[in-house]
Order: sequence, then structure tokens, then C-alpha cells
Amino acid sequence: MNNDIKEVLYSKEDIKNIAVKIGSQLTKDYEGKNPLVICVLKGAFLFMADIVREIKTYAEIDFMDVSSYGDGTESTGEIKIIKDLDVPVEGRNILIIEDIIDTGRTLSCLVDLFQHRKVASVKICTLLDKPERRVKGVRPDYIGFRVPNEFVVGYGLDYKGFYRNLPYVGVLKPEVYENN
Ligand SMILES: O=P(O)(O)OC[C@H]1O[C@H](OP(=O)(O)OP(=O)(O)O)[C@H](O)[C@@H]1O
Ligand code: HPA
Repeated sequence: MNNDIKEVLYSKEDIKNIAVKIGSQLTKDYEGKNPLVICVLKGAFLFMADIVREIKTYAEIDFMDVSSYGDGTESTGEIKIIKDLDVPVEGRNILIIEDIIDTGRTLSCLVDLFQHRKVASVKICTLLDKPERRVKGVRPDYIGFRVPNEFVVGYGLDYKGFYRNLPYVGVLKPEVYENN
């Protein structure tokens, strides 16, 4: 599996350090606000686990499963809600945890959905931001790293369901997806 990676961009130590830094900011920003921290499955599962352990104040967690990429490298432009939240969100302070913001379509749909559900606030925390690919005006509030315009995998991010279990974020060799 490691042989399919062209370059490691962020090691597990890099990711640990950034989670500590963002977590300490979130602790300050959400003190007394009892946020509902929402993991967007599946990609964000590892980063979510890191971030929530660094939030040192009261917070609740929930999970949503949405998908926009089908099984390949191109966004379909629509999101499918595969699993919705377990709790109502009206009046809540929502913190969305993502693995990556690419075109921005997924987050744009989610933010619209939460506003429609009359939340008190909605903010976005993402491990990776790929601003060059943006087609929707989504601005994350907390960003781990800005990545170049390349298809990245690992630390939750997949290509056709694989590579999520890599402990780092790396660039997939183009021949891997060109030959598939
Ligand atoms: O900004 P966008 O272009 O919308 O892309 C970002 C979304 O794409 C990925 O999810 P995907 O739909 O692949 O589902 P997954 O998390 O289950 O892998 C990623 O986890 C984000 O949710
Ligand atoms: O670069 C990416 N890698 C994996 N999944 C993704 N979803 C959007 N962009 C990406």
C-alpha cells in the first residue's frame, strides 16, 4: 500500500501537533457554548477522534454520513445523506469536522442544511483545505493544512475505499488511478 504513494505530505506527528493546536483554540472558542461536534463520515473519523480529545470543555458529538464522490476522484455535485444526525440541532452551536474541503460542494450543502434547521451557529474545522479546486464559496474556520491540487489519501481519506488506514496524508501516484 505504501508503494502507491508518491509523496508523504503530513506525517502522523504533523497531524498530532496540528490537532493539539486547533483543539486548544476550540477549547477557548467553545467554553460555555456546549457545541455539537459533528463528524462527517467517513473521511473525518480519525481527525474527529484527535480533535475531540483536545477539546477540554463540555461538548457533545454526533455523526453524519454524506457522500459526494461516488467511488472515484471526481465530485458528483450532489450530496447524498446516508446517515443523518441522531439529535435535533435547532439553537445549537454546530462545529463540523471534515477531512478535506475540495470543491466545497459537500460543505456548502451541509451549511445550507444546518441554517435551514435554524442552528445558532455553524463553523467548520477541516484537516485539509484544497482552495485551488473551490467552486463554492466555503471558508473553513479552522484549517490543519492547505494542500496542493493533487489527489491525496490517508488518515481517513480514500481512493475507492482504500488508503483510509494510512497513518499519514500522502499524494497518490497518478498511475494508480489512471490504471483503475
Ligand atoms: O469539497 P468537496 O469537493 O465536496 O469534497 C470534500 C468531500 O469529499 C470527501 O467525501 P466523500 O464524498 O469522498 O465521502 P467519504 O468521506 O466517505 O470518503 C471528503 O470527506 C469531503 O466530505
Ligand atoms: O484529494 C482527495 N482525496 C480523497 N478524497 C477527496 N475528496 C475530495 N478531495 C479528495
